[in-house]
Amino acid sequence: MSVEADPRVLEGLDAWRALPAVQQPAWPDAGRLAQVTGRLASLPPLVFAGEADDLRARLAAAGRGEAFLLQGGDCAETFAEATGDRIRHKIMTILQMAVVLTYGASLPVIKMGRMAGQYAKPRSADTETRDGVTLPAFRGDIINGYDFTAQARTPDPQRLLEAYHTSAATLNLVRAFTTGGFASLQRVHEWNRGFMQNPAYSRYEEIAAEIDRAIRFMAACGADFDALRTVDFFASHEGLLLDYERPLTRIDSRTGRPYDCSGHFLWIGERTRQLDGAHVDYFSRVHNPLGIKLGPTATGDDALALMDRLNPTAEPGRITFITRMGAGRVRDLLPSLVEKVAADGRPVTWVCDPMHGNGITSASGYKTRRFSDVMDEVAGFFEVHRALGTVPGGLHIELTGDDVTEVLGGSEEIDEEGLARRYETLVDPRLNHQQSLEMAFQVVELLRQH
Ligand SMILES: O=C[C@H](O)[C@H](O)COP(=O)(O)O
Ligand SMILES: C=C(OP(=O)(O)O)C(=O)O
Repeated sequence: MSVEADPRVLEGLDAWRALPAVQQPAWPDAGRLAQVTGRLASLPPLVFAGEADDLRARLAAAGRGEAFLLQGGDCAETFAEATGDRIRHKIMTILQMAVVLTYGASLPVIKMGRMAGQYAKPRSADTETRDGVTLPAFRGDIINGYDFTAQARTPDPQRLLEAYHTSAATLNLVRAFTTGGFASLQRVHEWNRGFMQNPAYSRYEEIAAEIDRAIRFMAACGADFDALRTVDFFASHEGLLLDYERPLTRIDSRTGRPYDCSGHFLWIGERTRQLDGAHVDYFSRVHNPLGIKLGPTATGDDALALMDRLNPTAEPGRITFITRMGAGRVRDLLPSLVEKVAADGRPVTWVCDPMHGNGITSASGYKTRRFSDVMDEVAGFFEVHRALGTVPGGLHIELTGDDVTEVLGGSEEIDEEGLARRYETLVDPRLNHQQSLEMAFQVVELLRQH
């Protein structure tokens, strides 16, 4: 029997429309938008509420130090790059990192993609000017096109449907890869052995050899590798574009509660976490586990007020605070924030995003980050939590499975000139496949130091 939603709950789902909603596009044709959102509301949900509940329980475990979250994927997914190869490479990268981290942390790793919906981007400026011509900024494939023409940059509601269908196709392949044998532990281990053949990574040989021995030990003990052929993989994106999130919100027939079924986990960005804003209101009304980005201006009181609004019943796993302070500031700014939340006592999961506080522009004009800064913020995050006796619960990374050159450094030493070789991101720079694996090995080193 299915449980009906309380009519007041349904009405509340549109309360955000009366509130300030930042970072939303100016749609030129309200009639067309209404047609598209009506169509979206009639399409099947992309995920099932029960999966979101399962994830919430796992995130609660990460908050207690009984699991570790690895959340990674593109800064901005694009329709053009939703190809079999690109998706496979990304999944491989996340699974390879997860095996290394599982060994290093001796904890189950929750695998989550910034995937199958990461199509909307908040921007610093509403417009972009080139050679005296000013057009709307690119806000992600779900809103407008990247080409610098008036036509491409005009927000087009049709893109919401394309985002839905591309997310569905991506999720379909992700589910196939992660349940069909492709992700088996032994296979992933073989890929990692391939990575270690590069002499640039000889520093990690000892850890790699230990993992190898552990797997051989498991085999000798008769471990059921068939049971390790499948992994659970969750989809997440920034809950930014409310005209997409609202029509994909569905009432869970088991409980009568609304879930945003565009992904398992949605996060509220640094630019949209205003307490009286549309995003906080909207996400307070759906029952998915939620992330909240906290940047350098966030105070302990801000964090507590966000918890009051978004998790009044103190449900474990509901709130993941994703801190992104910057390498130079994490050791100064994070302690007071964490202390205040810890003193409050309500459960939260702390995750480090070492990407968004470490952006720089290269002399040649590329938006980039230094691998060393990224790793330094991760180190600072672990140090702060260890010092306070709180739990570092995971990592949130912008990465790709391809061999791009967008972040400076790493053992392959991408330098300023090297950036031009394969700089493909449309917004922010991502770790490439090698840098991502290197990060996983370095995190194991950090875990050992603690
Ligand atoms: O991914 C994060 C933001 O969308 C991005 O950093 C904004 O970039 P901008 O400052 O170029 O607009
Ligand atoms: C925009 C993002 O981050 P933040 O909100 O932390 O700036 C992001 O993760 O894509």
